[in-house]
Amino acid sequence: MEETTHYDVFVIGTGIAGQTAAEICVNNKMTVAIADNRAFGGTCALRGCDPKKILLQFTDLVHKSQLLMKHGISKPPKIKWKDVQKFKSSFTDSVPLSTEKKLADLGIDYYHQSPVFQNENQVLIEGKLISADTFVIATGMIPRELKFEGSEYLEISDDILNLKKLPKKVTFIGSGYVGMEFACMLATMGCKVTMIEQGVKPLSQFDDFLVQKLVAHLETIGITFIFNAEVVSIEKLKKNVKVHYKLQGKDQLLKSRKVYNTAGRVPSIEMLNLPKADIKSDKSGVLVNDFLQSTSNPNIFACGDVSSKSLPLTPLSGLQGYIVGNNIVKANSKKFDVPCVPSTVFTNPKLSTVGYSEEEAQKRFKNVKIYKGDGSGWYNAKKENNPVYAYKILVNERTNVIVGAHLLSSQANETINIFSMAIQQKMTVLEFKKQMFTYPSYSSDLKSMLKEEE
Ligand SMILES: Cc1cc2nc3c(=O)[nH]c(=O)nc-3n(C[C@H](O)[C@H](O)[C@H](O)COP(=O)(O)OP(=O)(O)OC[C@H]3O[C@@H](n4cnc5c(N)ncnc54)[C@H](O)[C@@H]3O)c2cc1C
Ligand SMILES: NC(=O)c1ccc[n+]([C@@H]2O[C@H](COP(=O)([O-])OP(=O)(O)OC[C@H]3O[C@@H](n4cnc5c(N)ncnc54)[C@H](O)[C@@H]3O)[C@@H](O)[C@H]2O)c1
Repeated sequence: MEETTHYDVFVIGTGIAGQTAAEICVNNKMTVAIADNRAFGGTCALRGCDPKKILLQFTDLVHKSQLLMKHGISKPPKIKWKDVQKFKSSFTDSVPLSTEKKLADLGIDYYHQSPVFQNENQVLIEGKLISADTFVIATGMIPRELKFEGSEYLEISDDILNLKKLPKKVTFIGSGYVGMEFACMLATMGCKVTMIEQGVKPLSQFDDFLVQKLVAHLETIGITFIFNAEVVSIEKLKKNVKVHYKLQGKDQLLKSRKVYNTAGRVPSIEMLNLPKADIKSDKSGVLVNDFLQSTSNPNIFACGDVSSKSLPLTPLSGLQGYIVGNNIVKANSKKFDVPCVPSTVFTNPKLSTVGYSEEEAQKRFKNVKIYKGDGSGWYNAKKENNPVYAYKILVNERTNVIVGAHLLSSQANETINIFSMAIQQKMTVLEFKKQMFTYPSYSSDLKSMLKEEE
């Protein structure tokens, strides 16, 4: 074994969290190295948000045209999937090399393997023993492994993003963010989709009133939902895959071309040998305090999806990387307070949320005013011939301050940001209504959502 190399900071993971922390440290004259066991660049840029949205913009076009059939559109656009994939790859292909170049230009050393902790301040990587004053764990999440006979035939979201040809019939196991977004994408392109979900509904973190409307709409475009179901095994046929599952105690089966595991994601910590460095973790990830420092080893920080204090969303991972970088440079100078963070499920229509859910608001405030309704009869939805548009806004009745917003519309991913600002600024309904928005726009509808009933 080669002799030990020492760094001030060794970062594990080249996603937004790891890169952000590494950059802050190196810019503050520390010696820094970074490691990744996959192509450099992280989930968002290579296997998540960014490539997904490139594919979705094409299916969005098809969806929009489908709604306007018989109103001037005679045929939805024909999508050449091969070209779509080429376009997507023109974004993703360059990420690993440009990331390596950026890191090298900053003076950061890099390694292409998973490091394995040997003790509290050493890892073994690429056959080298590396020591560091501080380690940053920013390894993100990976798909949860499902354990039943034939689970090796399951595919994951990476495979959907790289589909060469659109399949005619697919099954998803799990209907969370990942499952619902890709199910909607494939169904829009004419694929018959079945969602097998162990729970009683999809997207359990989202508002029930809106989720029910979304499900009802997705059923009309060819998605079948099976709830309270347990997958028992998978059988590989010549071209297809057979899913055996149990529903209300009865054995059922379903044949499709592909079966996707979209049953959630777990922290990527298995390969690191964390106990060797006295790093405590559980199913939420590496256990950290408010400074994002390991609760059991002060030389370790964790940020992004893998930290126990994160929600797996890109903006939060970036923020946590920033906090960790700063806390390494200036000992524990920044605390992580969970911010008001909006989030969107990119289905058609989009489902967005920010602030408290109805249940949380009811627990927190004595009286909650609920502005809830259906906007499908409003001009914006009608001009798109879009049958689904709904909202639920929550207000603390005592102060009249907006505390939660939940939107289902073709523009919800944008308009939710307005409510996000309002909630962060602790705006009252009256103050919100004083704002001027462009017309016609989905933003201009937001004030109508807060109309008092006559
Ligand atoms: C399909 C999909 C769509 C998504 N869409 C959205 C979206 O629209 N909006 C949104 O906000 N979020 C979205 N997310 C979530 C978002 O991608 C993550 O929250 C974000 O990328 C996390 O950043 P991170 O830096 O914490 O981790 P990651 O970006 O996952 O980076 C972790 C890095 O660590 C590496 N690594 C893992 N284990 C090891 C190891 N043992 N040794 C060395 N390296 C290791 C990985 O290869 C990876 O490069 C999506 C996720 C998926 C899967
Ligand atoms: N648009 C976005 O911002 C976006 C998109 C994708 C992912 N993400 C992030 O990634 C995280 C993970 O998303 P996800 O969709 O992988 O997970 P998830 O936790 O959102 O959903 C997983 C679903 O699978 C179900 N499930 C679990 N085990 C099952 C089983 N054995 N059989 C049937 N169903 C089963 C769960 O009940 C749940 O409904 C999200 O929490 C989100 O923060 C965000």
